[in-house]
Amino acid sequence: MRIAILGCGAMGTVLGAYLAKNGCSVDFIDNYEEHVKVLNEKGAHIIGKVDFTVPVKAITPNQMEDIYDIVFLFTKQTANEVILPQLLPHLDENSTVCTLQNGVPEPFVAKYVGENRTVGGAVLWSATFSAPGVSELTQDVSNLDHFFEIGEINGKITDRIQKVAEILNLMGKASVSTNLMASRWGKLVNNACVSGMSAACGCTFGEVMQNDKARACVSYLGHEVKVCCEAAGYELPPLVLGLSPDSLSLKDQEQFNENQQMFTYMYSFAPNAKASMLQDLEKGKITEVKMINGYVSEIGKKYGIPTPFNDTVIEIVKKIEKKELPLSMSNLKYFNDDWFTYDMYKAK
Ligand SMILES: NC(=O)C1=CN([C@@H]2O[C@H](COP(=O)(O)OP(=O)(O)OC[C@H]3O[C@@H](n4cnc5c(N)ncnc54)[C@H](OP(=O)(O)O)[C@@H]3O)[C@@H](O)[C@H]2O)C=CC1
Ligand SMILES: CC(C)(CO)C(=O)C(=O)O
Repeated sequence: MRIAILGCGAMGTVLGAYLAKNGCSVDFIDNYEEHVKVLNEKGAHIIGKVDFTVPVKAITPNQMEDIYDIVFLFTKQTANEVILPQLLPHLDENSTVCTLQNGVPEPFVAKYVGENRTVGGAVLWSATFSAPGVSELTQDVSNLDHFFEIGEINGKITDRIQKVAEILNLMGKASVSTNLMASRWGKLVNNACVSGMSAACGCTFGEVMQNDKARACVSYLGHEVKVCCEAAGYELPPLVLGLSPDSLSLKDQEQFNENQQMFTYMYSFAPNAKASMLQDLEKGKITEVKMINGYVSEIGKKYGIPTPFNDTVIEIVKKIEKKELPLSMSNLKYFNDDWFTYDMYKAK
């Protein structure tokens, strides 16, 4: 089985290291040359919640020679337009491309490699790139019921999706979903909400949750995700740690408070984590905000649902990208006080 991870930054390095550590032969493909050099010379070093180093084989995209059976796509979605045409000559009709990127990347990936070769999934753990050859697993994964939620676009349980699951199981349990889009919307609750606020305010998840206004925005963002998800015909699945998304209905003050407590609990396990969108802003890169909060706003527009909170995250993050706004909590002022239906919940 010829396996590759295309995009070995924060996430790809961790996944690849676990696969290699468990005896899987896998090519690490990344365009960061110094990182590729260190990976080959010293191995992949995973720090944070674990600490191990494993020898690996790494190449740049122009060194790809093989035809791969399974490719895990772990670049940012912003690279897809460049990387997918480069990948095509290294696929045959039986190859599978499994996109583990955030947002809803499957339609775009399928446009390039074909729907018959595209599967995808949501990833429930987090990582931060530390230095060439080194990536940090930022989340305590010991309480995760599963690490990946993968599926076919049409929801069928096929041999190939089970093969993909077998490989991912080498790192942590991969659940095969019969409703990939519901899983995608479930993950959007994390990415549009706390990741969106972490990027817009330039701070860690813990800092978002400690600030009353930022934490309130998380709940209103989640409400917009839920309403848009339902308008698109899906039901939100249980969230990370099996938490119920019901309180995102925000039907009264009590439910709002309940939702604030739910998010506070959810992120108490990753207080120092930074959204990958924030990591991009810190490196001066374009983020995936259009593919994350932008996806929610796009669906909102399609079904006539107002999404002021998601629209504001996009506006702030696009301005930070252009250096027109700082990476600062002061950006909270762009969330209009009139949009806050309920009294701010005070964390105890
Ligand atoms: N970080 C996290 O905690 C999580 C991230 N995700 C998602 O996973 C995906 C990957 O995220 P993350 O690992 O954080 O991202 P990173 O930016 O850390 O890693 C992406 C890697 O892809 C490389 N790359 C960019 N363009 C190309 C190209 N054309 N060819 C080959 N390599 C390329 C980048 O190199 P260079 O830096 O030189 O551009 C970088 O090393 C994203 O969709 C993200 O939303 C999902 C769950 C959690
Ligand atoms: C860290 C995590 C898991 C948080 O939602 C994420 O997916 C991201 O920020 O890209």
